[in-house]
Amino acid sequence: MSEELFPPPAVQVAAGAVHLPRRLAPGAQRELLAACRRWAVPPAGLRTVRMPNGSRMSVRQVSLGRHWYPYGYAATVVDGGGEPVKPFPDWLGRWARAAVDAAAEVAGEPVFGAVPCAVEYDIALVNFYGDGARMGMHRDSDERSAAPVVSFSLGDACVFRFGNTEGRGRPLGVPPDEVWGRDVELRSGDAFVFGGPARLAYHGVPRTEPGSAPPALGLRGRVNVTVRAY
Ligand SMILES: O=C(O)CCC(=O)C(=O)O
Ligand SMILES: [Fe+2]
Repeated sequence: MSEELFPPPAVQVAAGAVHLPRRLAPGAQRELLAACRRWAVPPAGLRTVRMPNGSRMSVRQVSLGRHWYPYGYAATVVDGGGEPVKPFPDWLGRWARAAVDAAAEVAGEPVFGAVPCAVEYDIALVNFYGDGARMGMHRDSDERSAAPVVSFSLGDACVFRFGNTEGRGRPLGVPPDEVWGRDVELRSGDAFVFGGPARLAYHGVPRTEPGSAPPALGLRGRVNVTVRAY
């Protein structure tokens, strides 16, 4: 990936959904990646998620704070070895609140609630995308809290598709060859905040761009950390 002089500006892609390009400086990216590598180690480390229909997610995952399984949260790895989930670190909550404040400034209206953000973030899902991994359109709807979700991306770029709250499919009347929803390129260091009217919007990752990670990061593939309040 070529070095850029300036990142693109932050943009609200839909009401309540804000892309913050290169939110994390290279040092913060390395710090988060080092933490992800520690979290990936057993017990309660990186795992392949089995869906209720027997299929497996192509993305491998680690939970912090509470263990996510399809479809709920538990204190232990209930669909694996039963170990207690790793704790959610306070610093990650601070990073998330700061990103919400930055997003609120871009939105220009109080779509995310109190400013400064006072959400007590307590869970995170860490997703590892190898070459060819993807994530289907879904909503993050297993949390009881309506607090905004904050995602941080590391490594390979990806296409992040942000749809609407109505359904995961192509809306009626949109021809099959037409892009629907908003496709946003998420690159290493980017944050994406979705809350308020966008909190329950469908979203997914149709593809990553293997080999596009910044060489200095030393990561093959893509890592995404979504910070949430339970
Ligand atoms: O990888 C991403 O950018 C999105 C991840 C996601 O949607 C999720 O973990 O629920
Ligand atoms: Fe999600």
